Amino acid sequence: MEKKGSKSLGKKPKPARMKDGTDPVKNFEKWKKKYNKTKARVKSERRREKKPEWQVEKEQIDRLVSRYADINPKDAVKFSDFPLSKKTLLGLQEAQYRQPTEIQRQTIGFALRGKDVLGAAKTGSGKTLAFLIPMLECLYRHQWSSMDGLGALIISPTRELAYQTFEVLRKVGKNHEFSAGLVIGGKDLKTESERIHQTNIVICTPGRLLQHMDQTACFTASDLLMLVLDEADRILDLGFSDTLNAIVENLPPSRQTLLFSATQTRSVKDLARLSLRDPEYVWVHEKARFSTPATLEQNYTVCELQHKVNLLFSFIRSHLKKKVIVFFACCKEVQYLFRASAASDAGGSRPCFHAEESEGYRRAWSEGDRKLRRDEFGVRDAGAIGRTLLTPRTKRAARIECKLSEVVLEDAETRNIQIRAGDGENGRSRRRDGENSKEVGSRRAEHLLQSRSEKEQWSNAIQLLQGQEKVGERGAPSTTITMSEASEIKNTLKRTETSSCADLGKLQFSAGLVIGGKDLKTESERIHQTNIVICTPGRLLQHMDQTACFTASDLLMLVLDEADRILDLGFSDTLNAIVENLPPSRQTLLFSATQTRSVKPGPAQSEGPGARFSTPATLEQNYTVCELQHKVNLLFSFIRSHLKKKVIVFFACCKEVQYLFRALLRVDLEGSFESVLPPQTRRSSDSKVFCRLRPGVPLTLKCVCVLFQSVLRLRPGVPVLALHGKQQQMKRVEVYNDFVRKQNAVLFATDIAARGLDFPAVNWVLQFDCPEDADTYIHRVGRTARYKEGGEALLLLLPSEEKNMVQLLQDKKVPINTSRSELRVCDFSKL
Ligand SMILES: Nc1ncnc2c1ncn2[C@@H]1O[C@H](COP(=O)(O)OP(=O)(O)OP(=O)(O)O)[C@@H](O)[C@H]1O
Repeated sequence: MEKKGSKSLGKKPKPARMKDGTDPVKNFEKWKKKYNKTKARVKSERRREKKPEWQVEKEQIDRLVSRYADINPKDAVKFSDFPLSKKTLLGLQEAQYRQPTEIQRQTIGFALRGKDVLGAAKTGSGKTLAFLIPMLECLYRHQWSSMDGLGALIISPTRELAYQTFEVLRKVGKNHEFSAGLVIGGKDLKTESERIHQTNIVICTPGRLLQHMDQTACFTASDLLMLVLDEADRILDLGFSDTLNAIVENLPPSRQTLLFSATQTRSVKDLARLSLRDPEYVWVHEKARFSTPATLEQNYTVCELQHKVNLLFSFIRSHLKKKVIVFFACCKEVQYLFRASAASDAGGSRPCFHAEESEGYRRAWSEGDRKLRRDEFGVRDAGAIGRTLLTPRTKRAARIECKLSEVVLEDAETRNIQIRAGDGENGRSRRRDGENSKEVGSRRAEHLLQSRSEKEQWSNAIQLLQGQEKVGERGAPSTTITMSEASEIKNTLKRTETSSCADLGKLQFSAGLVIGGKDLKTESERIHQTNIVICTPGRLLQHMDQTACFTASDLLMLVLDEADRILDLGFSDTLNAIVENLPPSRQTLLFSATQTRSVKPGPAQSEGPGARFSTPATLEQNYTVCELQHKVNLLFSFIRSHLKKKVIVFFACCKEVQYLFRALLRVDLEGSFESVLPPQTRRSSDSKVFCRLRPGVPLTLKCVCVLFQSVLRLRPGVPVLALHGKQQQMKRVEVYNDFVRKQNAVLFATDIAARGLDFPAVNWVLQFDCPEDADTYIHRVGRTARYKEGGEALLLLLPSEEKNMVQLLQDKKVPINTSRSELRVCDFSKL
């Protein structure tokens, strides 16, 4: 080498020559021409050789797939250590996900290789990405496009969780070209149907998916590549069982299935249902000492039922600067306590209205309250209450109905206080005459059927609403349903227009015609805001089945026009199904102009007071209710009968609550109150049971009073939100987003928020009611202490619940301690 180099050092370098021996410098123009020619030739050759994009992508995919076998979870420190597509990696990077969590590290490899996976990891450990990443890769690997239809299906137990997963997918998968859709109840079915067959990734709740499978002609899942069950054990449990079985029947067995949950199922039966093939079990924290995050501090405290509300409100007051989730057992509890705590200025100086109440309603009630406050409570109040709650017109309606009148004071959300007034004067006098109540009932009903004109039935309905000062605020659900044969509808409406339209206009009741042959979608959009629904049975049932936001649970009055025809066999099934959805407390009017004497008992209608005033049983009930009137003056008759209905009413706290509370204070709670309890309750020898919030949890009257007192004294000054299944979907999304955004807030929720929802920076989880099982407990407390954050949880137990629950939690490896009692409990009842 040296020799060569040393030789060349001394020599002059030869000038560069072209092939033909010419000097490029001297013949530059010629050289340049030739160079350009060659360059153009090479370029065109390359262009000819260039591969189509799909082929390049295919090669990339092949390269990635060839690396799948070498995936070693232990070596994967960053996401880029996995053989993932550039698009996914970019999405992860943009969403600030750099390092995989343990569950992601361990499952991504298996899932990429096409294995079925059962993944379990503690709450907040990142299971969502653990299935979203392989899912995106799976579709990418198959070069899936919108033409290919459904490729991946993610089933979530709640709409909120589906929504959240969808949002994560949007972030992480935004560089891919797949289409994704959120298919949950409460949205427009028709619009969904038009798009669902072009959607590659569907994130859904089980019910809605099945609805599409049944009803959307062009929707098919026959090419599905991947099925994901998020919160799998919840979806596999009995509540969803039939729906899931039906869904799985429509899916190809060749699909890949991923199941994720913090409390995973190991049931062979469950897995067989999903036809999992040789699944990989990934239990990230199986060997961990505890099944809940180590950063989560957990306590429980035992308290008596009547102290629970005090404790709750004390807790809220001492954590005003924190972000807290409070879990309750049922929607009703959430609704009630939410409204109770929303009465933040309930000390008596200001009306405590909920934000959603209409202005008209607020005005009406604050005026009513001023009037009441001027009076002393006592006998004189009876008149006041009578005037407020039972207007002369309503009284007339009550008399007309003879056996039962139902007077309902509505707050804006139409779920407040019901007063079951006793029968009218006629009923009482007849009873005094010693007549059998059954006879009275049937005779009165028959008389009613014979004598009422259709015009009167309308004015009845409107007067009832008017008497209750129920203003047709936006969003108020149906309060009256009039069912009629289709042929009668036009006439009925015409009558409404001529006889009662002015009333309707003045009172702002909204009325709607719900019959076949009209656009279901438009109807669906409005029906939940319609106060008076005039319908045919079939169409109504269709809405009950399909229109998510439509509920008749607050229905005041059901009118069957041409009752004999509707009750006959042709409509029997439909009517049975409809009646199942109506509250038993409604008032029912049957009218028949032509066949009054042949009105049949009709199909099975719901039991309970007021369900069917023409039947003897119902009449008996009403008499029992009326007995109250013999014992106390009108005021307390009303209040007591009102209190009897508090099972429903107690879950609200507006101006009416204050008003009733004052009345309640005058009642000897321990002593004479038994007389106002419903007869069934008294018979059950449990005289203190006032209502049941849920089976097994009695709410004693005393407790209810304490609760009211708490309501009146509470000034939490903290944003309180409520999330539960009875809310409209829009509201739920709003609450969800609100709570995500807020720095400090209290969310009252049912178990729809227990699973999967990823609220950032929650400090406390308080469980007002004992969870059903340890799994539920684990999911609930998992809303805090998420992904390396800290948090605290408090569980309230009844003495009878303590032993079992603590044992259950210990069996499930939950490190729960007795509270160190750092809570300062205020006794509101003594204030
Ligand atoms: N690799 C990651 N890097 C950083 N943050 C992550 C990562 N994976 C997940 N997270 C974050 O951790 C939080 C919890 O994630 P995720 O909701 O997927 O948990 P989960 O295991 O599904 O919880 P749950 O059992 O309650 O449903 C989210 O805020 C998410 O953004």
